[in-house]
Parts: sequence; C-alpha cells; structure tokens
Amino acid sequence: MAAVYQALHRRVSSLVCRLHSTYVRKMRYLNQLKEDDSLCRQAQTSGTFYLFHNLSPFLQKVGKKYLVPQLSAAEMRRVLEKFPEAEQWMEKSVLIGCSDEHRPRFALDLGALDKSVIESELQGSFTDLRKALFVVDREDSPLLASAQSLLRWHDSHQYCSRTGQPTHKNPAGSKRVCHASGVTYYPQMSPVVITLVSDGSRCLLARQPSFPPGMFTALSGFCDMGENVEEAVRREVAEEVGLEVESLSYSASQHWPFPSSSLMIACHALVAAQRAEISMDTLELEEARWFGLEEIVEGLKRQPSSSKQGDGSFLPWFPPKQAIAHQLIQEWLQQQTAQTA
Ligand SMILES: NC(=O)C1=CN([C@@H]2O[C@H](COP(=O)(O)OP(=O)(O)OC[C@H]3O[C@@H](n4cnc5c(N)ncnc54)[C@H](OP(=O)(O)O)[C@@H]3O)[C@@H](O)[C@H]2O)C=CC1
Ligand SMILES: [Mg+2]
Repeated sequence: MAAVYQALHRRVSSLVCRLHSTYVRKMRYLNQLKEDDSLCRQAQTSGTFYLFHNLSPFLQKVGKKYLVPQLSAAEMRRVLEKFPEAEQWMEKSVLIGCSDEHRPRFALDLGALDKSVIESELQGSFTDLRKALFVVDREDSPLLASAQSLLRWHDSHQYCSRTGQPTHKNPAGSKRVCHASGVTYYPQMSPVVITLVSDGSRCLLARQPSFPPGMFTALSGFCDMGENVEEAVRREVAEEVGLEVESLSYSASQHWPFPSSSLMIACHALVAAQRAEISMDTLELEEARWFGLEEIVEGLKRQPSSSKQGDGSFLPWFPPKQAIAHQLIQEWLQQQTAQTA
C-alpha cells in the first residue's frame, strides 16, 4: 500500500512540476542550491563561471562588441592550475543565477592572482564596472552589477562584528556564518529613493559636483532608518531643493551597484506650480533647476562627448538607458507629450 502511495505521490509531484512555468522551476532550483550545500558543491562542477579581478569583470572584445564570457568548470580548473595557491578557489565562487536548462552560474573574484596571466590566457581584460555596465549587451548589465555587489559584500564581511572571528560563506554565497557566535549574516542593499519632481509642465533635475560635466539627473537619497518610501521622497525633496511634495507615484525599481549596493526606488512627484521656487542645498548639490519639455527632448538626444561648447561650458545631458533616472525622464516626457497632444 505504501509503495502504491509513494508511486502516486511521485506521479503527482512530477505532474505539478511539469505544470510549473520555466520561471517557477528555475527559482525553485536556485532556492534549493542556496539551501542544500552538497547540491551546490556538486553544481559547481557543472556550472559556468563569470570572472572578476578586484571587483572588475572579465570582458572579451570581439570586433566592436564587448562580451561577458562564461567559463566552464573545466576551463576554470585550467586557469587555476597556473596558480598552485589557487587550487581550491572554485569554492570561493558565489551563485548568481542559472540558465533555463538549470545550468548554474557562479561568479568568482581572482583578485589575489596575477591578472596579466589570466588576461593573456583567456584573451580578454578585466574592465572597471563603471565602463563595463555601459558597453556590454543590455541583458548582461544587471547580471554583472548583482554579481559584483555580492562579491563586494563577501569581501567586506569576512569577520563577525560581534566576536571579530572569521565568518564562513555557505557554498552558494547566500550567507556567512560566525561559528563562534552563531550569528548569520545575509547580503544587504541600502534602499535609495530617486524622484523626478514635476510642477505640471516642467521637471526638476540636479547635479552634484562629482558628476561628469553637463550631467543632470533626478534627485536621490538614502532612506533613513524606519522611513517608508513616501516619507523618504518627501524628506529628500525638502532637504535638497526646499520644495514640498503634494503627491507621488511609484514607477519602478533597480539594483544599483555604486558605490556599494543600493535598491533604487524610482518615483514621480508633483509640487504645486505656484510654490515651485527652488532653494538648493549647496552642500550636496552644485546646481538644481527646472527643465521644460524642449530642453528635455534636446538633452536626451545629446551625448556626453557632444555637450561641450566652444566657450568651455557644457550643455545638459542625462544618464544613459541603463540608469533608472533615464526611465523616469522618458516617462515624464511621454506623459507631457500625451497631455499636450
Ligand atoms: N541609477 C540611477 O539612475 C541613479 C543612481 N543614484 C545613486 O543613488 C545613490 C544615493 O544618491 P545620493 O544623492 O548620493 O544620496 P544622499 O542624497 O542620501 O546623499 C549621499 C550621502 O548620504 C550619506 N549616506 C547616508 N546613508 C548612506 C548609505 N547607506 N550609504 C552611503 N552613503 C550614505 C553619505 O554621506 P557621508 O559620505 O557624509 O557619510 C553620502 O555622501 C548614489 O549611490 C547614486 O549612485 C543616483 C542618481 C541616479
Ligand atoms: Mg542626494
């Protein structure tokens, strides 16, 4: 009877499994790898690897395109064989996803090894993430950003903040544990609000002194402890430009790896047109001003390289498509165009 029941159970489970979408099965598999250490160790032998060196991803230039190569476990072993000290280094890798066919993907930072040896062996170069994100294919950018953030988190959480003892990564890299205190540490992101303020016919963009010349973007700021998104938006807009938000709406979110790991929560906010005089926080911002529809259209067309004028000043340009600020500006433009049509 028990055997019949077990067979029936297996049949129902496999039917349920087949009914699940590719996405659901993929997420379940990834979760299993995080929970089951021996399964994850086994997966490392059949997975693919993205390489980093001191947090810079490895890219290959083919013609004009920059590719993000995935190395097989065998290729990884061949690279690591060149460094006797790195024999066990595949264990340092962290799980960053899997293909639809459940081939796991890992990221590994080889920062302590001679980078020129790896670059010539694999015919490519370790490239600063600030450049890499904007030259690789659009679907590769989020992967590089989250892989680097996870590697950065592990690098900066080597010790327990309670005991000072080393912490230990689980095979998937989804947590670190201090054996002395029993404390488990999980990777963290800082929530940041990014807000495109409008007065109904214009939108407000600002620049910090550290931005490249001519670049303007939406207002942003880290959420304070205990704050919700609405409170953070209202406070940041009040602090940075002295305006009071009347209403706001959520647009989208994005993980952003700079300077460490942030969850950017993007919103549109409205201020009253008759109370739209800017009073800028000069400690954080260099310039903050209203932009009309035409100026936004022109700014979106402009490249950083074409923004410099004969007199040395710069015409405004906006963040590239990969940044959520770009999406906010595009949405505002569409809304204005629809209103004026
Ligand atoms: N993807 C996108 O489209 C955009 C992304 N951004 C990102 O948004 C983030 C926040 O924007 P920003 O205007 O600078 O933020 P804030 O307006 O909050 O000001 C930044 C300052 O806040 C302090 N701070 C408070 N909490 C943190 C924390 N958890 N981590 C780091 N600093 C903190 C730091 O001060 P101190 O150093 O004095 O301690 C820092 O200099 C930036 O990292 C930026 O890269 C911004 C615009 C567009
Ligand atoms: Mg700010």
